[in-house]
Amino acid sequence: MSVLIAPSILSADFAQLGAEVKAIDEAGCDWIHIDVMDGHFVPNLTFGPPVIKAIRPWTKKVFDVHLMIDPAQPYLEDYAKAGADLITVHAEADKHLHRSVQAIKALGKKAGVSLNPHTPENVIEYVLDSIDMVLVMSVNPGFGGQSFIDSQLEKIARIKRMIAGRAIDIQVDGGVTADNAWKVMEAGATCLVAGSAVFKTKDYAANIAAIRNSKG
Ligand SMILES: O=C(CO)[C@H](O)[C@H](O)COP(=O)(O)O
Ligand SMILES: [Fe+2]
Repeated sequence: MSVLIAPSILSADFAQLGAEVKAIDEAGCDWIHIDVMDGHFVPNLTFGPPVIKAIRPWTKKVFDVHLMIDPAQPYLEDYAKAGADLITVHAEADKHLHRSVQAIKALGKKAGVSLNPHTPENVIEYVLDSIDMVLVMSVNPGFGGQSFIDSQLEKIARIKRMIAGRAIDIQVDGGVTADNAWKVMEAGATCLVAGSAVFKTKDYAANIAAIRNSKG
C-alpha cells in the first residue's frame, strides 16, 4: 500500500485556513494533520476545538489531530465533537495513557500515541491492542521547519517489528521532505506528516507528489 501523506496546517496561511485545507485536499493529500499546542507541554500555542470546527466543512478527508497538550484527557470529547477522526495523545503528557486511549475509542474515534524523540518505544507495549497509530516525532515538538533527527529511523524500524501483524499505522512527523522521505518509508513509516515541505511553494500538488515519490 502506498504511503499516506498528511500535510500539517501549522505551515498554512492561518488567515485563510479553510481555503488552505481545501487546497491541500484538492492537491491530493490523504489526511489533514492538525497540530494543537498548549504553550505548556510545548513552547508554542496554536488553536483548539473552535478553529477545528470552523475548518471541518472545507474537506471530507480525515482530520488527524495531534494533541501536544498536558493534560489531554479532559479535552478529548471537545476535539471529537469539533470533527477529529483520529486523536493522538503524547505518552509523555499522560500519566494514564491506557485510560486516554480507551476514552478516545469510546468516543468512536481512532486513537494514536505519540513519542517524543527521547522516548523509547516500549512505553506503548501495553496499549498496542487498543491503538490505531503510533506517531514517531522526528523533531522535538513545538515548531515546524526543524531538521529531521536521524536517530528516529531506528525507532521506526523497531516499532515496525513490535507491531507486526497488527493494523497500526506508523506516522512520522517533523522535518520530512522529498529528500529524506524515502528513508523514512524504508524504515517502516506508513504515514508521513509534512508541513514546510508541502506549504513551501503554492504548488501543493507537486510538493505532495515529490514526497510521495521520494527515492534515494
Ligand atoms: O507536530 C509538529 C511540530 O510539533 C508538526 O506536525 C511538524 O513539525 C510538521 O512540520 P515540519 O514538516 O515543517 O517539520
Ligand atoms: Fe504534528
